[in-house]
Amino acid sequence: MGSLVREWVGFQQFPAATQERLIEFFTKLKQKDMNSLTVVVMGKGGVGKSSTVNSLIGEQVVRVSPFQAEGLRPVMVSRTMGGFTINIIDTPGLVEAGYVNHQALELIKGFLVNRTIDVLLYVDRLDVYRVDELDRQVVQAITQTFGKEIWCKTLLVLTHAQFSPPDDLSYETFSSKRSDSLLRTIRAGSKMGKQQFEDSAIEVVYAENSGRCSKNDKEEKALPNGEAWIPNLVKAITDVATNQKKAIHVDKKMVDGSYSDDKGKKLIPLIIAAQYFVVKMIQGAIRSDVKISGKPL
Ligand SMILES: Nc1nc2c(ncn2[C@@H]2O[C@H](COP(=O)(O)OP(=O)(O)OP(=O)(O)O)[C@@H](O)[C@H]2O)c(=O)[nH]1
Ligand SMILES: [Mg+2]
Repeated sequence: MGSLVREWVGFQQFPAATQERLIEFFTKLKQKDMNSLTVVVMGKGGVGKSSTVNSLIGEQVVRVSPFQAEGLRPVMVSRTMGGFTINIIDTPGLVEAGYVNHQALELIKGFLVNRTIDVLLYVDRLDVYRVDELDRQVVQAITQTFGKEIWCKTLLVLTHAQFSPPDDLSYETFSSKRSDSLLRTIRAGSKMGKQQFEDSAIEVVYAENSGRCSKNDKEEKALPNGEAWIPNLVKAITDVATNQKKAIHVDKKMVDGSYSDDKGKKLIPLIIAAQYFVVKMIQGAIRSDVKISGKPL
């Protein structure tokens, strides 16, 4: 399951301005004794997960397809440069054909066991108007598998960021409405309390993976506001990796039973004890009833 760590050839393909900023972020990580980083990419099918991995690595490392992918397994891509290693794990879509793909989640869990997730990129599309019950269910499935804490290590990545909203909406209004509704869904699906959710402060970052993405004056792929999105995304990844919250270590226990089930299991002895006392009380009541009814009137 391991993946070969290769020299990061794609890095040289980035424009000089992007390279400079990425080196700055990786130096910051190394100063904090983080010589490697593991980023996991999850989300529904076809939202642009694999394309985002290719954009970040600067090479065509994982397969991108406009059509539904069948039975794909997670793939880890590792690249090293100047003593720093980045591992990016691309995963199969968690929603396909209108259902949460639990089989995909099982494969992801198995793949991640004994690994530590420094950052989760939860990917969706910017150019979609609604969130629905399935969005909530997919967040719930991730929470049940990896625990609520995963959301403190998450960035919400919105692809197709060069999209033009309908006439009556500005880009800023549309993107903030879209990100707000997705963040609300994450809060609902993860069952985080208001405070806990605010503490997790999930940042939203935009990505445009299309080859037709426009460029700024430094030749970097840019968002409609002119900002280079790849350095923005790497900066956000660095911030999440170094925030105060612990990285998510996926252990066997997490894989064997979902988080919520595990918490339920801890209650079993208490439930049995409570049942024992209730039965004893009922037995006692019956005995005293029998005694009373046995007495002559
Ligand atoms: N215009 C545009 N197209 C994109 C973008 N990201 C992905 N696409 C296209 O959307 C389609 C699906 O992209 P993928 O990267 O394969 O999506 P995925 O989430 O990995 O899909 P699965 O692995 O099947 O779940 C492909 O045709 C991509 O070219 C984007 O930011 N902008
Ligand atoms: Mg993919």
